[in-house]
Amino acid sequence: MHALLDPQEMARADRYAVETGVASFTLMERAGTAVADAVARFPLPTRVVVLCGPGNNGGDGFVAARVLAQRGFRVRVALLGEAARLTGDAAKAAAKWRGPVEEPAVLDLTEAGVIVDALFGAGLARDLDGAAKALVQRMAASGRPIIAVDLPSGLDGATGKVRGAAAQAKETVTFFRRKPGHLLEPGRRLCGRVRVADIGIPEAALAVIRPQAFVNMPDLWQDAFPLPAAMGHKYDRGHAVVVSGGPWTSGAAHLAAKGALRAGAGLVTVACPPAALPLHAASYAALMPRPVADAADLALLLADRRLGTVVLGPGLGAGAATRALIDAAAPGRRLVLDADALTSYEGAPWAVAAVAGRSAGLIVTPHEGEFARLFRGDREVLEAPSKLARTRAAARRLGAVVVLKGPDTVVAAPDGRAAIAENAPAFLATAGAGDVLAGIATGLLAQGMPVFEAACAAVWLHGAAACSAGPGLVADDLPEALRAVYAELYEKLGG
Ligand SMILES: NC(=O)C1=CN([C@@H]2O[C@H](COP(=O)(O)OP(=O)(O)OC[C@H]3O[C@@H](n4cnc5c(N)ncnc54)[C@H](OP(=O)(O)O)[C@@H]3O)[C@@H](O)[C@H]2O)[C@@H](O)CC1
Ligand SMILES: [K+]
Repeated sequence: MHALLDPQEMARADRYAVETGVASFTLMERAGTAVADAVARFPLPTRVVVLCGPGNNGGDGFVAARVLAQRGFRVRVALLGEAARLTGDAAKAAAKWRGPVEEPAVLDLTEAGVIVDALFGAGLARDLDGAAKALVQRMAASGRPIIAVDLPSGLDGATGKVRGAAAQAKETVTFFRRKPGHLLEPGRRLCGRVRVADIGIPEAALAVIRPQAFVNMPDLWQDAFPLPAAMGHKYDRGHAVVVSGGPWTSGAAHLAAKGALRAGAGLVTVACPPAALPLHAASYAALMPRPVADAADLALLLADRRLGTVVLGPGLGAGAATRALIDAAAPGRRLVLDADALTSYEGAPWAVAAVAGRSAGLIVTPHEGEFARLFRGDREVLEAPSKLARTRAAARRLGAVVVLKGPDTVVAAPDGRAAIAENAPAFLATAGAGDVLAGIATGLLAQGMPVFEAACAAVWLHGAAACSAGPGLVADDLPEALRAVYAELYEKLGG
């Protein structure tokens, strides 16, 4: 699994390495050498400028400068702050640099072939201001390619947010494992290409740290992924119900239903107002439309306990009628709530928590707007320091798995596990795509996949389907594109 380490966890990994016999200066030597390697791979890095900061990030910069000079590069080094104030490994690295250490102000950064940004990394403790901010802004304005050490300086590794200023890097070299800030926007864009260098921290450090945040990749959930059994029956693959709005908004439920079917649900029933029956009947022949005029009708339909998974929200309309449908569906069932279902609980997350409590497992899939509406007035959730922290706080508050959508979709469980997606192409932001995502999650839940894993898998599959469909994508393409993604996944997982 691809763990993500926040700065405290990374510091723990560092300590673990030292406790198990790796000298801390050796870690710095390897980190700086990995940065030098990245510079050397760059096309024609004739003149290298290394900008060093006052801590160990700067220490890595001094090592990189020395290694590059030894390899014949022309290197100039500038230090933000006074050399006399460097301490520990950074002071040692600076002492081993034999060339001049210049004032940043004297360097014309526009003449650099490559700039190594070694000003601040994991130790960024507050917003940049004064000389530090001005230097980062000069670096950004130089237009020269930048290789960032650990993180673009000014980018917060835990949150992905810019503190004061940060310069767009072409490449970022980080160590041991990526940090949340490498995946969360705007951090992801600012980092450019991210390389992870092995600096000799033992993998066993992860067993001690027990990280709870991961990159959303198949290795996170593939063990729980429901591969079809050779002798399987459609009833083994679950029966999902999609609750639809009336004829004019039935398209959203239709997309969710297709997503659920393509995701592998054995049967999918569309519960819809009678007027929408012909529309659903005329779509996929595999869908089973059933007339459901209100919550009482839905309760009757769901009296058949095999209909164990229900998605509500797409095209339903927000308000009391939708809340009544959710109340009818919730007891003992696995639920996905999206779109209008969430807006029906504006400012009342406790009511969603109550639904979660009655259900056998709940996934909610808000985008940022729906999230802000649902948690209106809940400062602890809305003002948590990062998208990762907000999603985790929301999951705790609701007692449900929360999927906070966007280019960097975060999935979080109430127990703190979280995953950040990195496979969504920009063109996935299109009308109806969210309905398909809710449907895929429903299809996976119907097959008995555990709730957190189902949500993570749905997000990854959705992104992979979009990549497979390619630019020009409309939401209708996504369920179809899932076939190619499944073919590859089954092949990989031996299905
Ligand atoms: N962990 C590991 O395994 C390994 C880590 N390694 C490397 O160490 C880096 C972390 O080093 P680090 O902890 O020394 O922090 P770093 O980023 O250099 O910054 C601290 C300095 O900046 C200052 N400062 C902070 N904010 C500021 C602001 N807004 N404006 C102005 N100043 C500010 C702060 O000053 P203070 O807050 O004390 O006043 C302090 O002087 C990590 O990113 C990686 O590159 C590798 O060597 C390999 C192994
Ligand atoms: K940096």
